[in-house]
Amino acid sequence: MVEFDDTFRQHLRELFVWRRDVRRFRTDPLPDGAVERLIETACLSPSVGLSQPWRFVIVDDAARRTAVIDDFRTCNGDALNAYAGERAARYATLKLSGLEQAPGHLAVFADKASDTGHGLGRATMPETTEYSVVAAITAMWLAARAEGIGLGWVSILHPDRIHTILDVPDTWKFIAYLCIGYPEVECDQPELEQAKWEHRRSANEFTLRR
Ligand SMILES: Cc1cc2c(cc1C)N(C[C@H](O)[C@H](O)[C@H](O)COP(=O)(O)O)c1[nH]c(=O)[nH]c(=O)c1N2
Repeated sequence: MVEFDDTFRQHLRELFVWRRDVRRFRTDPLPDGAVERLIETACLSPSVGLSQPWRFVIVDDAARRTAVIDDFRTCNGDALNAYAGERAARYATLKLSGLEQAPGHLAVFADKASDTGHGLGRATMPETTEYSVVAAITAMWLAARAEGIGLGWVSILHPDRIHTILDVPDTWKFIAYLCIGYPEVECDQPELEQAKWEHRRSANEFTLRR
């Protein structure tokens, strides 16, 4: 039996406060096995029916990385064009990926065809497969921060293109492309808040009672 005391709870709260989506990475490499260790932690996450639908692809190949970066540039250009006026000008100033600097690239998929878990919990809500994978990514995000490692989620990508670039099974649904490395700076405020794109709101704005 493990007990968690007030000091631990305080540190855990600090971990949540100081976890960041990181786009600005130092280029020094991660220690050997760091990404594999984060994957092992992610695999402790809850999953619908214990289906463990997460699939991880460590992307080391330079040509594949370049193809992902090219796709990001295309998608980010399209995204910029969808805004107008002052919002477009502000969007243009944002740094929305650390793909070029991050020493680690990790793609995460949900295997929609796996029978692990025997369908439990998924009959009326098949999307719980994807939810399970997101739960694993969140665990990895926090575990990384606890080691001083930053993680940045990139979704400004075409899922079909990522499929082709990484040559993964058709039944895998693309969930996230993660940049992993040491952050240039630590901060307790989201970068999009610093850039005045959006601000964090208080929990009572999102909470109803019925
Ligand atoms: C599903 C999903 C997808 C994305 C993100 C997050 C999540 C959950 N975020 C990061 C997002 O902008 C960030 O989490 C918020 O701005 C809050 O900042 P902190 O994570 O608290 O630092 C993100 N950030 C970014 O720069 N480029 C991106 O493509 C994405 N995509």
